[in-house]
Amino acid sequence: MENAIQQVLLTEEQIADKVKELGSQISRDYAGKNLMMVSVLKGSVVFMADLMRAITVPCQIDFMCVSSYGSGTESSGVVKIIKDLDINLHGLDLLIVEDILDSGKTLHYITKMLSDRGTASIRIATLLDKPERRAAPLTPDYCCFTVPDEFVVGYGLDYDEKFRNLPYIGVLKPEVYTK
Ligand SMILES: O=P(O)(O)OC[C@H]1O[C@H](OP(=O)(O)OP(=O)(O)O)[C@H](O)[C@@H]1O
Ligand SMILES: Nc1nc2[nH]cnc2c(=O)[nH]1
Ligand SMILES: [Mg+2]
Repeated sequence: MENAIQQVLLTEEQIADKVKELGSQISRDYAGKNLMMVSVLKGSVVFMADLMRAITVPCQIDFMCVSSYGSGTESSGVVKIIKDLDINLHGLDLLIVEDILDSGKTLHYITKMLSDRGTASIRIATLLDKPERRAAPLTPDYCCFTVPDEFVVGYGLDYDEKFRNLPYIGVLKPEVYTK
């Protein structure tokens, strides 16, 4: 275990099992549809890579890069679009892929923005849901795990751009935040 981690919340194996299960469910739900998976970078990159390989129906993928946390553990409330989607969304069934739904501000902003572009449908798939901190009215359509009100890292999630490469989800030791 990485030295900065206080507790492992979800192991690599637990995550892999759940992601496969979710891939099967999405494959059933999207049979015959125009599935377009949209990954919200950077946090969702690991989940996206695993989830898309667990999906067996035809799909397209695209990426947008958005940031609202910067180097802290609290949402700035300002959702910054660093890179928008490249593809015309008309008639597509969008599945927005996120690593975590926390205050909900990021996804609230994105879903509103994308629904103005002629999509056939929009759903949200998130690896983690932290419902205790919700500030925007949002519930995920697909979710792998509900997590407690702690700042979590790993499997794509960062603190100050670090720890994204951990294969599991963990909670940092308190002293790491003050360094
Ligand atoms: O529900 P919210 O409170 O809005 O938080 C969720 C968002 O926060 C993180 O992104 P972040 O801004 O840290 O960018 P990153 O993905 O590049 O780490 C995470 O990847 C989500 O996109
Ligand atoms: N790394 C990380 N990013 C977040 N963005 C919103 N909530 C979280 C969290 O708990 N951890
Ligand atoms: Mg972040």
